[in-house]
Amino acid sequence: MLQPKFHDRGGAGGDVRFRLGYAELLTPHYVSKPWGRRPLSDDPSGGQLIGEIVYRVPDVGLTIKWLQTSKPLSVQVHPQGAGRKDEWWYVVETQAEAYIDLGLKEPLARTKIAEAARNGSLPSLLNRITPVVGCSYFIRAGTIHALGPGLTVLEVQGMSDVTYRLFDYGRDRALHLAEALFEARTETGSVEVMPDGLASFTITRFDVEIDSRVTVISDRACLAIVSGEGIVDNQAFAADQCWFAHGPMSLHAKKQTCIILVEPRNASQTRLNLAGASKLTRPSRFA
Ligand SMILES: O=P(O)(O)OC[C@H]1O[C@](O)(CO)[C@@H](O)[C@@H]1O
Repeated sequence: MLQPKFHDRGGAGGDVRFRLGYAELLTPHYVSKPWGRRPLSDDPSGGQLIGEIVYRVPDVGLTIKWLQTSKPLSVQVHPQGAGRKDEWWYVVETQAEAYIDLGLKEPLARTKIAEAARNGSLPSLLNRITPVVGCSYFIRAGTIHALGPGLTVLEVQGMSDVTYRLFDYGRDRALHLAEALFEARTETGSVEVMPDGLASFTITRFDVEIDSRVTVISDRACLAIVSGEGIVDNQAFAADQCWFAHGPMSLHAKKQTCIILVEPRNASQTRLNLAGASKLTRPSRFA
């Protein structure tokens, strides 16, 4: 269990105790995937392709994943009903071959989607996007989608992790055609960054200048460190880490730092010092 820290303020007034926040470095779980890549720094997998570095944070009802791809993921759907799973992606890194398939180009009957899943033409029926570093995308439950190769993406979702595969490029993994067809949205939709009020979480991106400080006072949040390094709650942080944060706490960037702050929608979302917060972006051609 996570416990609050109490600090002795001391001084002339004697034993006055007040509550400060705390930050806790979360433990990553490495998941091998046929579309993964080797971890860049250490290799806890013993040579397997790592596709996902997963942080599950039940205290906040969130799951955060770093996805690293060398091949396309399955063409898939997440449930809209029980076990609903909306996803939000932040593009961290792209290689030349990178793309994202997101939603249908044209409205399509379920029988046509099934036929395309069976004959392998489904990817050609999807809206293909060239992702740009720093852009973000919201994948509404039920949207047919697949991440392409050459990508590092920070993914945020709730605790549900249900995926139904429609097509898997001939790989030897289970498909879930019936469930996927039942859950799939058959209409087209616009590319979304973060629709108001729909997701169970909110996102704020902070770009903290070198040698500056911000105070995080969200009472329950995750901090995903996209780049940079510094000190949070008197502990060193570095890129690619994920922290649980129970504010208030100060964060000092020792290098230019980019942080994605994820909060459950029902949390108290008072944050101090938002000077470094940036708007979430997407390619202008989808504006
Ligand atoms: O079935 P695949 O191809 O392994 O993909 C599953 C992964 O895709 C994602 O839904 C991303 O779209 C991840 O959350 C999930 O772990």
